[in-house]
Amino acid sequence: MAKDDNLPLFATKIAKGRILFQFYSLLIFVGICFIFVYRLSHIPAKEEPGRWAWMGLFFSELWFSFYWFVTTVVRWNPIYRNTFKDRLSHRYEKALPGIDIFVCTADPVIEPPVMVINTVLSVMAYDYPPEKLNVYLSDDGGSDLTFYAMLEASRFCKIWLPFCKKFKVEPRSPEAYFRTAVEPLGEPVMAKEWSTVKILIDGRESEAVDIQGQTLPTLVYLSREKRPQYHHHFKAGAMNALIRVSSRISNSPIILNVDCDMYSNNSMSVRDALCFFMDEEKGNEVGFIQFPQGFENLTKNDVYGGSLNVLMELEMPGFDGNGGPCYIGTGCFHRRETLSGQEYSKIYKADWKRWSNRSVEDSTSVLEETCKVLASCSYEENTQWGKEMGLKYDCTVEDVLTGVAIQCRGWRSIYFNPERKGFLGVAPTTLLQSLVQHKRWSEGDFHIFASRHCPFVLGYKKIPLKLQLTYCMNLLWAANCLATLYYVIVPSLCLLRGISLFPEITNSWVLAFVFVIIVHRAYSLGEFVWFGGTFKGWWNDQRMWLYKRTTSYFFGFLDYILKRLGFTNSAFVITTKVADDDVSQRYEQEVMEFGTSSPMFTILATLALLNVLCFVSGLKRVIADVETLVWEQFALQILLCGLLVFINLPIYQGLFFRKDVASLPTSVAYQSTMFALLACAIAVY
Ligand SMILES: O=c1ccn([C@@H]2O[C@H](COP(=O)(O)OP(=O)(O)O[C@H]3O[C@H](CO)[C@@H](O)[C@H](O)[C@H]3O)[C@@H](O)[C@H]2O)c(=O)[nH]1
Ligand SMILES: [Mn+2]
Repeated sequence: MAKDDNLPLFATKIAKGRILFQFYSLLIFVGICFIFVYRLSHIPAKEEPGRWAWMGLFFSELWFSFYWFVTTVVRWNPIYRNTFKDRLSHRYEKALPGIDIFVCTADPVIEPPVMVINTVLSVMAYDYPPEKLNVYLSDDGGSDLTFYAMLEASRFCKIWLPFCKKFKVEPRSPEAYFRTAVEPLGEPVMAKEWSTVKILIDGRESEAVDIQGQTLPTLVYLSREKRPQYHHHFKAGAMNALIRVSSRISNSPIILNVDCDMYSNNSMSVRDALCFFMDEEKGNEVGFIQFPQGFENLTKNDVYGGSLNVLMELEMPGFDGNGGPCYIGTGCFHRRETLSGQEYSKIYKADWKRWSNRSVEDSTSVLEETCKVLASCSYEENTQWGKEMGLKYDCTVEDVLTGVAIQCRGWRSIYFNPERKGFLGVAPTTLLQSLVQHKRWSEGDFHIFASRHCPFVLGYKKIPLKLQLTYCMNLLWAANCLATLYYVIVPSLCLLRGISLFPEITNSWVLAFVFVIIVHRAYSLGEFVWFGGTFKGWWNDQRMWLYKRTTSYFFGFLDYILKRLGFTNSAFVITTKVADDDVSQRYEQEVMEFGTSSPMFTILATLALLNVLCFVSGLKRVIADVETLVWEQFALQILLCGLLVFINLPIYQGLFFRKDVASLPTSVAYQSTMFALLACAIAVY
């Protein structure tokens, strides 16, 4: 026993095959240098046409190269973790700390109560001493339905938890059961006066036991007060109310936070997380442990690129290797002090024993009463909540922002990606949902970059430079829109007009371009397939890459600017988590879902039409002048334009060939045709 006591609770491995990656990076770097030498040495003279177009292209390429550099920094040093849970239970089984688990929900229609209680039940069923588990549901929708469902869950868990433990079932979300359960009958139980805090199961009471007489986890329903004159700050506001209420009821030193659709898929996750927090040597500096976001509703070729596989399997480990992953809002274990705003200091040492004893002796009803005050809408007036305490406000990615602040206060974060995924959620099932979600993310991320919370500013001398650069990958998503829009519009219009922007196909400079494009894309394909994707999935991902950059990021960028100028207020558009049967069916069949008119679709359709027009006219020009070898001049531009046409095939189908309800509406077709023709007309005069 004595020998085992000195062994660490977790191990860190460095990824293999780094030398190959470094070689690839070197190749691309050299290729990029050649491209710039070409660009700078071949600038069209003042009187030549296309001088400005050329410069723009040069700046776009400069941007892409910078962004490539950032993604290379992210990938430079990925690390992987594993835990030794047997050592943990061997040493600490009797002294395990309490855990408070926060589940957030906001809308009973797009986040059905069935899904919410599945998540709640799955986290109640963790393989952990139940008297140390406390589950809180924050219901921003204040919905009777959700409340009923929670009441039902508080009864059902008495059968469910012993069942899970006896048969060691995984995952522990009883979806199938609740699909068939009937809605509660009778008069509404939920009177308005206890609409704020309700302790459904108090783990301290002797009657709170399951059918086998085992203690149950504490279960609390919270619907914080909301009034129009007070901003409720979306999820960040809900989380902060939960932090306060839980501090009164259970005050556990560790907080797990999950979205209502992210059920626990692995009953060991709490123990995994504790291996990091309780490690004798490195544990004290750990502020939070981020698990990946996994999704249960993905299709084989993932039309909307929702799997985030490369991000979760490679880029987040890269984040970890560069100094610690960002906080991504769900599937994350925090230290209570860290989340509440405390700075890390070298002498800090967690006192698990102190925490593991319950200090609250008040009766349930007294607790509920006092907690209502903590969840009232005016409680935060003139306090540091949302600024230096709790999750930060006024940003649509409160999670990333809060994570940056925590790291800058000296805490380390850890990324842990176990073989059996810790959490599974729901990825968007329509194109528009996916684009809107990315708009929220890119806008919030860019907001962080442009604020005083920018990792280069706030993190100056506090977090490593490579971590600051790593953050740029996400924080600069929105900024990608400009270079991308330029690259998909201008070379095509120049083709139409007869201005050549790339070297002739017989010129050896062309090799630099071809080399960089082919090697770069081949690498990305290799990466995608290595992490479990299909070739078609990669192609879909490339399409989504383009669509996000030309719409989500563009609108995210615009909205950020409009907000700065004081014209709009950004809101948190909640991602829908259920779909109608026919929508689901199309999703299963990987048929792209349009169906409504949206400015985003108008942009996508305009770009697609513009490119097809330019492509056709480019081909015509080449065929008309076969003898004069014009095609040599325009080969690369035609190729680029042709690729864009090819990747946009689903748009042409949606515009002209599909007749189902999910095709692109006629209004979008008219608008986009007009815009595309107009752009072409302006280009040729
Ligand atoms: O006023 C609100 C709005 C949202 N939520 C909850 O916040 C969670 C995330 O919302 P969702 O619409 O599912 O957004 P996603 O884009 O899927 O969420 C990702 O991105 C968000 C930041 O943009 C993070 O907060 C999330 O944790 C992260 O999973 C859900 O549980 C919601 O119920 C609230 O509690 N109150
Ligand atoms: Mn979600």
